Formats: sequence, structure tokens, C-alpha cells
Amino acid sequence: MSDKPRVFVTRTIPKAGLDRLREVCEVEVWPKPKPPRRDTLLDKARGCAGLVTMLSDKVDETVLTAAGDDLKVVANYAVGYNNIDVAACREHGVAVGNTPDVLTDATADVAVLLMLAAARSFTPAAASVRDGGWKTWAPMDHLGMELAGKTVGVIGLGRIGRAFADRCHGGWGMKVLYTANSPKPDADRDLGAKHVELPELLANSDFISLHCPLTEATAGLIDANALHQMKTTAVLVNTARGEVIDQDALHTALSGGKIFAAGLDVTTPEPLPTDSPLLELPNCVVLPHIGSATVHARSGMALMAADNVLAGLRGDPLPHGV
Ligand SMILES: NC(=O)c1ccc[n+]([C@@H]2O[C@H](COP(=O)([O-])OP(=O)(O)OC[C@H]3O[C@@H](n4cnc5c(N)ncnc54)[C@H](O)[C@@H]3O)[C@@H](O)[C@H]2O)c1
Ligand SMILES: O=C(O)[C@H](O)CO
Repeated sequence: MSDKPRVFVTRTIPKAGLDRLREVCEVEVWPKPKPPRRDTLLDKARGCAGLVTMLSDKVDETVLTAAGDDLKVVANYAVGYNNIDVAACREHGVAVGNTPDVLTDATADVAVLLMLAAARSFTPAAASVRDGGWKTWAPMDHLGMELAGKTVGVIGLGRIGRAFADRCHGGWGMKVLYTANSPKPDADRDLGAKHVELPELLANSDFISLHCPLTEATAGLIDANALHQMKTTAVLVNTARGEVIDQDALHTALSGGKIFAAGLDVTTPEPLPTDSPLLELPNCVVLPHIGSATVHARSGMALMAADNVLAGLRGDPLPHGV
């Protein structure tokens, strides 16, 4: 048996990251398209020095206990780390890493994609071409919302929120309102952005995009009350985490015309069941969590996760630690 440290990677990730790990570690990669089941994860974690986990893997006290004392580092293959009990990791002396920055542009692009798709009724319009619903150029069909000069509200003006705001301001001259844990003077200076309280953002934004992490404070942040405060012409975009929105309340708002449309890259659960009532709505665009799904971003994430593991095994501070 090899005396190299063992690392379990819970899905196939780009080769560059795996190659980097294999120089130093004995690496086992879960080969299937679906995540390992919970009992499999517990089994595979046993005796590992490092884990590379996905957002679909819950890393908690049970996993840490199953892994045992050899475990030094958990490298999440994502920037969001709400799937990891960081406090429990700290108690076990396990370092936690994530993959910031490299996926910022890719994810901000998907937020723009969803904003446009939802605003311009992309889903029913494109479907009508395929299903024969398109009979002639129609003066009153598929009327949407324009972006130029409108107000966009960014909930969570961090790395991705800022990149999204840059696109909105630079591309369409949109006015930017935002909420964040603290004001961002550079955004105020460069974009004329305004730090506001949530009710002001909800009431005054034509487009609202979610870029906050999933935490106790943000779970269910966009509930019936928040949706009620939005303009009836508002377009809501979520590339953060599904749990930030109360999906039943969103369905009620979309089907009752309380807001104009929504574009979701993230849902609860994932995958969204194909019989979800949200998928019956013409004014709801849903993507399968593809924010970071570019070759560049995913390769960079793989290298960052590998670097996090290798640093953790050496006992060094992680280059991308949380
Ligand atoms: N759809 C995807 O594929 C995809 C890809 C990458 C990231 N994400 C999600 O996007 C999130 C943001 O990523 P990031 O790199 O920009 O993170 P970040 O830490 O740079 O930014 C998050 C921002 O949210 C703010 N925030 C925290 N709590 C808040 C609250 N209660 N109200 C308002 N703002 C709050 C923080 O102050 C921070 O500015 C991740 O946590 C992840 O969940 C999704
Ligand atoms: O948090 C993240 O990084 C995304 O959800 C997946 O890339």
C-alpha cells in the first residue's frame, strides 16, 4: 500500500487539478455522474488526508468523524461553501478552502444571460419557433422589458455582484443600488452605486440580482413580503443559492403578475424536479446551475482546489482558505 497521503475527490474534475494532486497524493476520484451517496462518502472519506468536495456534498461532523484524525483539509470545488460546516472543521483541525475569483466573470455572465432571457421572454419566444406557435410577425407578442437606463439592485455586492454591476452600468448605463455587509466606496466611486437598505432596493429596482452567500441571514431572504415590495415590472435573477428565495412565494408572485419574470441558475432542490410548477410558467427561466461552467473557470477551480489540498497537507495556510 502507498504511503502517499490519500485524497478523495467526489466527482471528476479537470485533469490539470488531478494531475497536480497525483504528483504528491494517492488520489481516488468518484467516477460517476451523480454525487456519491452519503454512506459512500462516509466510507470513502475514512483515512483520507484530504477531500475535494462539490457543493452537493454535505461536509459535517459525521463526515469529519468518519474521516478520522488523518484528515487535514477539505477543498471545496466552489466559491460558495454553505455545504461545509466550517466551525466543525475548525474543531477537528481541518482547514477549509474554496475557489474564489476564477469563476467570477463566468457567473456574472450567466446572471446577465438570465436577466436578458427573463426580460425578453426568451423561453416562450424560442419555444414558439420550435412548436409552431410562431404564425407571423406579431405586434403584441412577447413584449419584454428594456435594460437601458433602468435601475438594477444587486443583493450582495461582492466579487460576482460587482462584476455583474459593472456589466449593467457599463453596458446599459444602469443605475446601481446594492446591499452588502458594508458599503463599498470603490463601487460608489466607479459606478455611482448606492448602498441602501433592502426595502429601498426592492421598491426601486427594475432588475434585482442575488449574489450573497447562503447563510442563516440570507436563507429565505426573498420571501412573499420581499416579492410584494418589488415593482410589478421587476425581473428577479438568482445565481447565488436556491434557498435564498422562497420558491413557493416566487411561484405565486410570477403566476399572479406580482413581478414580471425571473431567471434562476440555482433552485431548491437541485435538480429541480421536472414536474415543478415553476417550469410551467412562461415567465420563469431556469438553468441547471451553470454559473461557473466554462472551460477556463472549471480548470482554474481544479488547480485552486489542488493547491488548497497540497498546502493543507503541508500544514501551510491555504492559498484560498475560508
Ligand atoms: N451559480 C453559480 O454557479 C455560482 C457560481 C459562483 C458563486 N455562486 C454563489 O455566489 C455567491 C457569491 O460569490 P462571490 O464570490 O461573489 O462571494 P463574495 O463573498 O465575494 O460576495 C458575497 C457578498 O455578499 C455580501 N453579503 C453577505 N451577507 C449578506 C446579506 N445578508 N445581505 C446582503 N449582502 C450580503 C457580502 O458582504 C459580500 O459582499 C457564492 O457564495 C455562491 O453561493 C454561484
Ligand atoms: O459556489 C460556486 O462556486 C458555484 O455554485 C459553483 O461553481
